[in-house]
Amino acid sequence: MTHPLAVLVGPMGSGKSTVGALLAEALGVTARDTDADVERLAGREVSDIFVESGEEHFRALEKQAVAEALATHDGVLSLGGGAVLDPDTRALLADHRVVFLRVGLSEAVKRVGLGTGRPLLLGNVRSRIKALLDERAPIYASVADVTVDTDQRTPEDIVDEIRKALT
Ligand SMILES: Nc1ncnc2c1ncn2[C@@H]1O[C@H](COP(=O)(O)OP(=O)(O)O)[C@@H](O)[C@H]1O
Ligand SMILES: O=C(O)C1=C[C@@H](OP(=O)(O)O)[C@@H](O)[C@H](O)C1
Ligand SMILES: [Mg+2]
Repeated sequence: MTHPLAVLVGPMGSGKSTVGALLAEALGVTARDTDADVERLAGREVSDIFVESGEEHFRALEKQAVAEALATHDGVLSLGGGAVLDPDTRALLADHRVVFLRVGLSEAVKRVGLGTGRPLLLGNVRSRIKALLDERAPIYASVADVTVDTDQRTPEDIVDEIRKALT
């Protein structure tokens, strides 16, 4: 069975997709992102799935996409921010090298901006992100082997730290 070299978790705006692609390039492997897998599987964008079919339906597709990617992908894998809410997914992650990209509230707000691609943020973006960060930080920490701070750091700098931590 193949294993991803590293699995990136963390809240939206922590840089999982951006850093995942750069890290894969630096390691000479492929990057995979479970949000993109879900979109391919469903033939719809994540925000459309949420709006048309609800979060529960999205989580079911996400759970399936994550399990499949963990079992078959051998590069860098970036998860969606809420994937770790599923207890079965957390159990699967115990066998993987998991990196938690930490981000503070102000920086997360700046990075996701008013992006309409993140349906969970509809309404007051700052208070929604605060609630998500508070609720999920302990969950990310519990599945992670390594935690990397991303505030005020470039994606390249973060990639360097992850590479050092992986060796
Ligand atoms: N270290 C960083 N510093 C500044 N901006 C960043 C950093 N990492 C990511 N970004 C920007 O933040 C936004 C969210 O990044 P993304 O990789 O989509 O995060 P995630 O997949 O964790 O939600 C993007 O616009 C990206 O360019
Ligand atoms: O935190 C979440 O629950 C979500 C994060 C998003 O991915 P990113 O963390 O890559 O933005 C995406 O999966 C969906 O909008 C739900
Ligand atoms: Mg992402």
